[in-house]
Amino acid sequence: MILDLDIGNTLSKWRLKDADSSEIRSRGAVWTREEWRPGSDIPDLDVVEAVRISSVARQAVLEQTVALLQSRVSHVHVARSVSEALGVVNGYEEPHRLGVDRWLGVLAGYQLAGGCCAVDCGSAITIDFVLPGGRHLGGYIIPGLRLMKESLKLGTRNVAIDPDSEAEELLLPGKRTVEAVNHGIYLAAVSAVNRIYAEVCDREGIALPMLLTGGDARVVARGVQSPHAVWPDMVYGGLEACFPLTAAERAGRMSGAPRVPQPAGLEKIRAGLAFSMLL
Ligand SMILES: Nc1ncnc2c1ncn2[C@@H]1O[C@H](COP(=O)(O)OP(=O)(O)O)[C@@H](O)[C@H]1O
Ligand SMILES: CC(C)(COP(=O)(O)O)[C@@H](O)C(=O)NCCC(=O)O
Ligand SMILES: [K+]
Repeated sequence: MILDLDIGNTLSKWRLKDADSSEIRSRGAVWTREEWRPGSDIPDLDVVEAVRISSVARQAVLEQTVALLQSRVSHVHVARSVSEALGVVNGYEEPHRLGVDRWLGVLAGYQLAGGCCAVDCGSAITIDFVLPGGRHLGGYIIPGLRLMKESLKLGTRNVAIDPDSEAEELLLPGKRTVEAVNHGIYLAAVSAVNRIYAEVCDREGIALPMLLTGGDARVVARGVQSPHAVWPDMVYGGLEACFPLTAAERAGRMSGAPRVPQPAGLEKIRAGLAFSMLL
């Protein structure tokens, strides 16, 4: 079995993948913290032959995790942001400072779709762009839904946005504090994603497919105007592409990859941008 780990600022996600069949056998998530307890937090390591890790948590968390895993598993691969990989050139001045979850998302998106806009809706919402040909432009970071809500300190922190709410409902003026906050931050997040996408496509003169991942991807996607696809395993896709271990991975296939969305025409994106600037 292959154990894939995606350690975010809020949640540490894991999945177990069968090395022979390439099937996902199980998955889970625990709050990100200093210590892992095999057996309760992560699966029994006896069945694991290789581990692949993406971590944006504090260095100490990664060190602890790697030390624990290396004592039990023979192959431990830790992803790092580098200046160039798999045909993509990192757009950061200091490539290693790009969050590795963003880098893996961009690599997976590029492998699947070629040029694309990769949106990761977690503790932060990150919006990255890579052009056909592989030039990563860099990206944008805004607070995620939960962070925005917590920063207001209005006592609404434990009332999450219902992920099944309809986007239109979430855009209405709130009539209670919790509703005003939820609808406000939702509109802030989706407006930013829509605007940033249109601005960059306009500037670069190309309509790019948009791919979304992260804990809040589904609800954010409902407010996104352009054609898009949600890919919950996008960061894992980057791990598969960087450290291919199964036959399917070596052939370039990534688990759970969606169909590439056909972007709207550039003229339509530009018209939407011009309209939003008139408002
Ligand atoms: N079951 C859940 N537990 C915690 N957060 C969740 C859950 N479902 C959705 N979320 C949302 O997803 C976010 C975490 O998403 P994730 O992509 O895992 O973030 P990160 O990678 O930053 O840890 C939370 O901030 C919250 O808004
Ligand atoms: C921007 C992030 C905090 C997003 O992390 P997440 O929301 O997935 O936990 C992470 O990618 C990070 O720590 N990046 C380093 C700074 C940068 O990318 O510029
Ligand atoms: K994120």
